[in-house]
This record gives sequence, structure tokens and C-alpha cells, in this order.
Amino acid sequence: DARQMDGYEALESIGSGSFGLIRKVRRKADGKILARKEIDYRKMSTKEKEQLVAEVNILKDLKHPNIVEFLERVIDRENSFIYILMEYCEGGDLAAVIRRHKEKSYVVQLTASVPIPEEFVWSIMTQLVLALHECHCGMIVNEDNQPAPRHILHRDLKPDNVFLDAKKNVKLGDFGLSRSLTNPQKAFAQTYVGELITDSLYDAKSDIWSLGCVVYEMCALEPPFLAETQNELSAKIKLGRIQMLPAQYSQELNMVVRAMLQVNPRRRPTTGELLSNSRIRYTSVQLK
Ligand SMILES: CNC(=O)c1c(C)[nH]c(/C=C2\C(=O)Nc3ccc(Cl)cc32)c1C
Repeated sequence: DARQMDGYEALESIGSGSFGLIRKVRRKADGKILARKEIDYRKMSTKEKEQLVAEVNILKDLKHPNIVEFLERVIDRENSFIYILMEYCEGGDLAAVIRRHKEKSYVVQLTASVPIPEEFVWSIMTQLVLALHECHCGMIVNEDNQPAPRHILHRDLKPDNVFLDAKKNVKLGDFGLSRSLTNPQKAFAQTYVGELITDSLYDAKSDIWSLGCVVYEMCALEPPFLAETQNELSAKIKLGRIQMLPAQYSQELNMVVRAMLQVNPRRRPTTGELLSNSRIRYTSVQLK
């Protein structure tokens, strides 16, 4: 109940995630700074409440250095609020980093963009591949104490959902729209093993496509597909034609981005295949 939140001092609001506001809080016991998602569930439909419960259940047992750490969930029934306590990411979100590089306006108001260094792009991409690998292929011990694959799909990977901590480590956040196949539907999926499992593979490949869009945008400081209307946008996406990255980026980076943005999901690499890319493997070793 609300008294459980007495242990935290509310500080400023730092953003809005799926379902609600995100506030910086200080834990009184030890002064630790955390992020608290504050959700007023009074206005939520039953479906949204189910999605929220699913999100918390997914986050609760996803422990990975590149996924925002979930600490606690507190329900305040008096005020119909749910509080989700998570780790604080001092560096904010990647969308803000891209915006800052895009509009480097100087004293004379000359706006010239400053590119994001290629090393930084590889570092962000590698950490997001590691986070997605944990979601798609991580192993979990299920209810009958057997190791089982997670098959968690993020389904909302975009620069606004990628956060940086004080040491520039990347944290994948906001599993608000994610879906896990390790639940009753999974049994249903097993019965149509051919179709639905490839469906989940398809969904995993759509996370890969989203990752391609994030990496492309870090380099070009523009998303790969831009259009005025939804129809025009989906037409461009189906065509799959993308501009080369700006000249200072390597051929190798161009190749990896193009592979992730393939129109045919089967032609896109899995997280496992991406981790065997020499530059990504080398970068992941540097991160340890
Ligand atoms: C302007 N806001 C920020 O710079 C900012 C900062 C310093 N932190 C955040 C966001 C989060 C943060 O610090 N921890 C989080 C855990 C989960 C989710 Cl979905 C978001 C966050 C943001 C948006």
C-alpha cells in the first residue's frame, strides 16, 4: 500500500514509458537513486491490465546487464496506482543522444550535425544484440524445474526505449508491448509446431529489423524509412530500399545494417548469427 512508498523520496519526473510516468526517486534507507514507473490503473482496460501484469512478469525474471533491472512492484490500492521500481539510467534514452548529435547548433546558430563515432555505434549495437539474444534465446527454469527457452519478443525496440547508465552501458527498457511464448499460449503454439513457432521466429526477426532501424538512425541521424503518410511508409518498407550510411561509416557496418533491414524476415540474421560477426564478437569481449 501507499506506506510502502514512504521509504522513497520522490524527485523529478524523468520521462514517460508505456502506461505511465517515470520518476527519479531516492531510497531513504541507503540514498540509492532509482527510477519508478507510476501507473494509474483506474483508467486501464482489462486488456491493458493483463498486458501490464505480463510486462512485470517478463521483467521480473529477465536479469541481464543490458536489460533494465526490475527491483520491485508495489500496488497502492487506495489510489489505484502501481509503482514499478527499476534501476536508474543516468545517461537517459538513445533518442535524446541522437537528437543532440543532430542539432549541434553553434553560437552563430549554424546547425551542423556531429556524427556518432563508429566505435560507439558498434558498442550500442553489440549490447542490444546481447539483450535481444537473452530475450529470444535465453534459458529459464520453468515450473517443473526444467530449463526452457524464453522466446520473449520485445516488439517495441526504438531509440526511446534504449537507455544508458552512468558508464554508457546500454539498457533495453520498457517491455510494455513485449510478448512471451512461455505461457499457456505456448502449449497452443506447440500443437501447430510448424506455423506458430516460425511465427515467433518471425516476431524475433521483427525485433532484428527494429534493431536495424535503431543502428541506421544512429549513423544517418534519420530513420531509414521516412514518409508523410502511413501508406507511403509501408510502401517504402516493403520496397526495402535504404540509402547508404554516411561516408565515414565502414563497409562492414553498412553490411550488418542492410542484413538486419532485409524485407524478407528469413534473410535477416538471428542474434546468434550477429554474435558470430567478428566485429560484434570483438566488441562484446571489450565490454567485459
Ligand atoms: C530526460 N530524461 C532522461 O534523461 C532520463 C533519465 C535520466 N532516465 C530515464 C529513463 C529511465 C531510467 O533512468 N531508468 C529506467 C528504467 C526503465 C525505463 Cl522504461 C526507463 C528508465 C530518462 C528518460
